[in-house]
Amino acid sequence: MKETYVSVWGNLVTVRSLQEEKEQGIEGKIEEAIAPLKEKIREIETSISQKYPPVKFLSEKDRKRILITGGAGFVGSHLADKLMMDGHEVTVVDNFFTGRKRNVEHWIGHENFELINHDVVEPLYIEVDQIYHLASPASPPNYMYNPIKTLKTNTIGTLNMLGLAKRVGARLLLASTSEVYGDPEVHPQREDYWGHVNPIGPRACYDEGKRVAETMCYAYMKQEGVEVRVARIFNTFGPRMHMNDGRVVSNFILQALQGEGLTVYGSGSQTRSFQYVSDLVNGLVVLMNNNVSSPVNVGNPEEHTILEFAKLIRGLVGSRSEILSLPEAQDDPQRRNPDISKAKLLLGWEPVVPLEEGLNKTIDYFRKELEYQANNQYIPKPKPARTKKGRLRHI
Ligand SMILES: O=C(O)[C@H]1O[C@H](OP(=O)(O)OP(=O)(O)OC[C@H]2O[C@@H](n3ccc(=O)[nH]c3=O)[C@H](O)[C@@H]2O)[C@H](O)[C@@H](O)[C@@H]1O
Repeated sequence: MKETYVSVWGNLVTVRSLQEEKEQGIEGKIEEAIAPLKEKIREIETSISQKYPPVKFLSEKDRKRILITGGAGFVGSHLADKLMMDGHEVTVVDNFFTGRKRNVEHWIGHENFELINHDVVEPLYIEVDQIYHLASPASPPNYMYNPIKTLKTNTIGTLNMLGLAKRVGARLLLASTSEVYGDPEVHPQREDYWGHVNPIGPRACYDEGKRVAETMCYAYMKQEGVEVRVARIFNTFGPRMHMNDGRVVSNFILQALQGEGLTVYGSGSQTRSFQYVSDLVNGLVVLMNNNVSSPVNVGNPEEHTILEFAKLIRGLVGSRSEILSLPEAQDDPQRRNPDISKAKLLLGWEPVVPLEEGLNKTIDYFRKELEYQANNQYIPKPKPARTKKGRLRHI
């Protein structure tokens, strides 16, 4: 009897160990089969973490939660790049009227980055430490396209962002503009000049919109103690400008690259002072983190006539385009040049990128964009301005 038990027990042990061996064998085989898959996943994970530009590590104490309205636009996306690379948590809000996902796609999926499709005309409830309020079309044909919407964005949109700043105790920087000086009677423009704006002209939706946005900032500062910064931004150019947004830099580069005539509005003797986008972005960040709450001009004081500018771009592109004279744009400011002594003195900021260097980078970007667009069967055309009546002439 005892022997029988022993032999049954022995058989059971053998069956179990055979079973265990079998299971181990299966596990081993499964392990072997999924090893290449695991390797693939590791590769994908590494390639994903390497796809982002390098980001600094900031401790919890130094890392800020930053909102950029209009952050998928030309300036906003460069600002997002800087703040991300500096190690902050960045939330971009854009309604994609003039902003484009392509401008920030390189950050999508990064743990410090968030993109929200939202129009600032509607309230927004999030927790942030700083707000860069850039949302608004900036190119004249774009802001004149729907003047009521431009007004709503700059008024209701700014009220909403100031309300948010008040609620969460954030500091707000308003992207104001040299256009608050209108067609200036004082030259160059200092921050204490009150401006010369036509309140019912075609540019008023933007000029007056930004002027009242500034007024709102100081009302919230005085009445509610909100910390505000106001940057009066002068003409800015660089990669990621919309090729056909109608501004002079994009129009002239596109026309020169396509061998079309460069469209100078009016005599071409009107002046502008152009800054490269990286200088602007550095200026905005310095201003945000400084204690100057009154408005500050952020621009490059090197002034050129538009005709000089057309010739310069044509030369840099190496194009044989002719220069055309079109009727003057309505209410076009005749001279624009920032006095930046305040920024130099109080912020220690001034632009450093030479005009030609910035233009060459922008021309390279446009060349690549044209190739990209051609592959997509789309040929961009410069957007015309609203001009006075008159005939086209060749200069
Ligand atoms: O580029 C910018 O950063 C600024 O552009 C605009 O200001 P504006 O100076 O009128 O800009 P443009 O449309 O680029 O025009 C500059 C000058 O070039 C002229 N222009 C423009 C386009 C063109 O094809 N040909 C041409 O002669 C315009 O009449 C104007 O005298 C906006 O008002 C600002 O908010 C914005 O910040």
